[in-house]
Amino acid sequence: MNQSKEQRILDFVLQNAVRGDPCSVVDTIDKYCSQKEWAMNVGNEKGIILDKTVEEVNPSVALELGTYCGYSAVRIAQLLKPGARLLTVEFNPKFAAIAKQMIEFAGVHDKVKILEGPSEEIIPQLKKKYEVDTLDFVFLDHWKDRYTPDTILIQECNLLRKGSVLLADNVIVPGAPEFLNYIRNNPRFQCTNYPSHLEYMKVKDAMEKAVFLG
Ligand SMILES: CCc1ncnc2c1ncn2[C@@H]1O[C@H](/C=C/CNC(=O)c2cc(-c3ccc(F)cc3)cc(O)c2O)[C@@H](O)[C@H]1O
Ligand SMILES: [Mg+2]
Repeated sequence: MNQSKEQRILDFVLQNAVRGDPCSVVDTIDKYCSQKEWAMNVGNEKGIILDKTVEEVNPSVALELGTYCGYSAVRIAQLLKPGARLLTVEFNPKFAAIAKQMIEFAGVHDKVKILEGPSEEIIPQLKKKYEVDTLDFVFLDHWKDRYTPDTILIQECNLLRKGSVLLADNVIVPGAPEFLNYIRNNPRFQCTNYPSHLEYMKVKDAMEKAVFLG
């Protein structure tokens, strides 16, 4: 049975990266996806914006929507302080299995928990089932038409506190126009746009940061 692209990415990491070294895992995925097969990882250019935002927030509890192969989960996890944790949501079991192996190989599995299922089911479970009080940081990188409904759901579930930071990937390509309209016109959020480029391409993209004002 022929392999999936995601399996090929994982195999390339297992054969070429250094076990227990998150940086080498991230760099190896970028090498494969820039030279062999494009894939929708946030990539290194936007990854640096992600890194800086995570370092600035220094979250105790972070949520990622859309794990995919685990690239950004590894990037975020390696920046977390001791005792901090990342909850990452993925509804495709094949991708969740790939990401689990990627995260374990990188040696950050003690900081990351993959929650398998659709975000609209998982988000309402965060407080009771996953013992979350509030989220310090949320990285949105799943289906782009889900950014707005999930941001509304996160607020309805009382998961944000004054200063919580949302960071959304791909607000130019593929684009999240409805989300930009929602978040930029919502007085409870202070927004900042970070122009960048689509991962592994010269195409313009951007990330949007939104700070919850309480
Ligand atoms: C039900 C809610 C829900 N709950 C739980 N998991 C969910 C979910 N909805 C989605 N997932 C998982 O998240 C990942 C999807 C991510 C979606 N990302 C892009 O589409 C994207 C595209 C481009 C691009 C493609 C082609 C181009 F030409 C240009 C750009 C670039 C990018 O950076 C991109 O992020 C997958 O693992 C899904 O299984
Ligand atoms: Mg993306």
